[in-house]
Amino acid sequence: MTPPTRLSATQGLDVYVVGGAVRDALLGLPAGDRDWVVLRATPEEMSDRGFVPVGGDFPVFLHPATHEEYALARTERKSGRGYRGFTFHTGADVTLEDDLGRRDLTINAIAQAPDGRLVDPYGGRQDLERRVLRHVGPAFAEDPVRILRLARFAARFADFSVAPETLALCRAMVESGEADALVPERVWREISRGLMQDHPSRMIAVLRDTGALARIAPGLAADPATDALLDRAAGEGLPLAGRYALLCTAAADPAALSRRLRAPAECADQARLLKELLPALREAGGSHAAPRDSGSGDAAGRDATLRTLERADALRKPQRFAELLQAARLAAPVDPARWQASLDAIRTVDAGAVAREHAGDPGRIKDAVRQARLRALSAH
Ligand SMILES: Nc1ccn([C@@H]2O[C@H](COP(=O)(O)OP(=O)(O)OP(=O)(O)O)[C@@H](O)[C@H]2O)c(=O)n1
Ligand SMILES: [Mg+2]
Repeated sequence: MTPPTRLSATQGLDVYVVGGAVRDALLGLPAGDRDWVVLRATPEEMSDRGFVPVGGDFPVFLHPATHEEYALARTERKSGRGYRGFTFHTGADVTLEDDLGRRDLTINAIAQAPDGRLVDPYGGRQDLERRVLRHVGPAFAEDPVRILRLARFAARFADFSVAPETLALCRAMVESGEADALVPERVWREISRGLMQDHPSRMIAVLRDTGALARIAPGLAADPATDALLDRAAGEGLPLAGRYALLCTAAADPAALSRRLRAPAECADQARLLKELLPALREAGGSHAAPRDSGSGDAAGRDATLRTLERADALRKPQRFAELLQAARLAAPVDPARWQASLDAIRTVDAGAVAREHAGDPGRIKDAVRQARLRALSAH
């Protein structure tokens, strides 16, 4: 038997591209992954055609050649609270309109046939033109992740507004406790993607307006002050860890928030470091740059500088330190060039050579290295 080719796998199947690919094409944006919906097919038929079931709760398959996702047209009904607890129905009687009707936003509920024909029963194109994020229908409320998606799309499409009825529905969902059932992995997935958009502040604003922020990240809910910082960070192309760290400057306890959100270690570390070291990066940034002959205050300044570099583990993690400085200077007057110069200065100390000098007295090595680094700071 010859393996199924791209053509034979879908030959005679009633398929449409749906979701983000259609939306982005209509917006004139570059194409991402295509998602397909399949009408009037059974899981057995898909398998016979060489499609591979992705597993999990939903009837979704990967194309044998393109590996794009093909989902059987379905209707969903909520059988429990929160993200889990769906039952769904696929079958020959499920229409394209049914399938589009259980989707989140009208702009994501447009289908396109292989011949280019658009199927748009819920006014998605009009909402694209009017720049509105609007839910398709009551089924929106069956999946609390959609509140996060809405917020993420607001951050991505900065000139779109959220329809008042959609905002009201999200508020009602939050009030009824739906947001409490969100699993941390899904929350982090959406928040991290939203932070990487051009206008992350709009995500936070939507989450705040709907009340969801108070549920998923209680420490952040009260402080809009960091919102503008996030957009500047996006404008400067900061990596995720730096953006997340700036977001967390609004939290009393970034470590607790990171645990709650299950943030990856590099994000959690950067958030903790920024909160802990921002005062030192700012103050010592002035004093360690003081004139060399300014006496004892200068020595104290150098000591503070070295201590800050040590706490940041800057010698071992220079890239992380550079990103920390990049984030810090958005939040406070911090001079990254001076800190980099200090790091370069202590890097000139050959710790191995110092250790060999004190080979007879190993207990002295640590302090000798430190003294050498302080001398290097005063010389630079
Ligand atoms: N919680 C969800 C997730 C997805 N969808 C539907 O499934 C489509 C595909 O989902 P996904 O690929 O996650 O999002 P996209 O809209 O394609 O956006 P992105 O550009 O981020 O892929 C969406 O457009 C939407 O129609 C939904 O209704 N509710
Ligand atoms: Mg997609």
